Amino acid sequence: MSQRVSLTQYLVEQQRLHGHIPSQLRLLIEVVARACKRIAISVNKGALGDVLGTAGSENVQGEVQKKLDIIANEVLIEANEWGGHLAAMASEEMESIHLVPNRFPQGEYLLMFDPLDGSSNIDVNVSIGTIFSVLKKPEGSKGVSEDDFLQAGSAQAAAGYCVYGPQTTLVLTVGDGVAMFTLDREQGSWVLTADDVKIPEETKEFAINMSNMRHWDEPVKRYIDECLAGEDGPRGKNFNMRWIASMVADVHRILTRGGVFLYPWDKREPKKAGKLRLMYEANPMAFLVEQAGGAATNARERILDLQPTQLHERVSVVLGSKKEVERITAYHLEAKP
Ligand SMILES: O=P(O)(O)OC[C@H]1O[C@](O)(COP(=O)(O)O)[C@@H](O)[C@@H]1O
Ligand SMILES: [Mg+2]
Ligand SMILES: [Mg+2]
Repeated sequence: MSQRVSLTQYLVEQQRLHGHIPSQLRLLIEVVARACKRIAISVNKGALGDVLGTAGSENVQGEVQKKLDIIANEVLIEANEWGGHLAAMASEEMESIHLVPNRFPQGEYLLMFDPLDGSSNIDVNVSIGTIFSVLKKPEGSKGVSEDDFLQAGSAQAAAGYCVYGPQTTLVLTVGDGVAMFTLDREQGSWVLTADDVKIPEETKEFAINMSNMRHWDEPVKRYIDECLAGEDGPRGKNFNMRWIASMVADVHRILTRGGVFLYPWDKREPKKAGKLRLMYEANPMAFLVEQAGGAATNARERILDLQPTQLHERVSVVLGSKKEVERITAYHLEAKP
């Protein structure tokens, strides 16, 4: 049997041999990974742990919070507060940033997370996940403010997600490709199960919520119509469709076997740039997808180049196999240069 490489061994190698990450970042990632293990335990308990259903509250975006949204948020905060590597955290579930209290050691990183992605799938036992993104606190900034978080995705020091599915898998980039780790429940450890993950450039599979079709912008309709036309259409091949409604699970499929994912702007709420959140969903996923050789845009510009203006900013998302993302982006640019 080939030698098993643990998350710690992988990170130490990134730090020591390749000089990619400082030790603070390595330890921070290990704390996040430990928190994900705890969240996985709650997720797996389901009805037995009384973690299903709604919590009777709303988050800052006016969305109904599920019990697991709150549990996952608390686990991540508690685990990271005393880790010593962070200055502050921001979460999809919290209105403003959470400073690491003075009684704990202060670090130089900022952590952002979507504690539980795919909330609508919790109660129906379909894959859900945790998404995270790490930034460095800007040099010379005294204290921490919300502005310190407003950095383009290209500044991310690390990003990843954990998918709670048939297997619990942690997917990570520190800017040197993408690695996947599967949780060995008996040993309680993360084991490297895929390294240097690559998304095929072309695909025959798309992911979009088709029920929104009547609200789509013309270029999105054009792209999907061409896919649906199959062999007889301009693409000359048949496409398959998947929509899990957990971004984590849809992106995991794309990292595993290719495909393209769209959650575009649509006419339902024209003033809203999109449904997904730039800081907690789009940026970390865009970083992972690019590191795996794919592409990610807001249908016009590279997501990682976007300058955020607010913490809970929404964005249109097109990501996955490079050639498909380029095609969809070109359709948008042709329609409205
Ligand atoms: O229900 P819809 O409109 O298809 O939206 C599904 C999308 O919403 C999300 O669930 C949003 O994430 P949250 O569950 O963290 O709010 C994505 O994971 C998913 O891609
Ligand atoms: Mg989400
Ligand atoms: Mg969420």
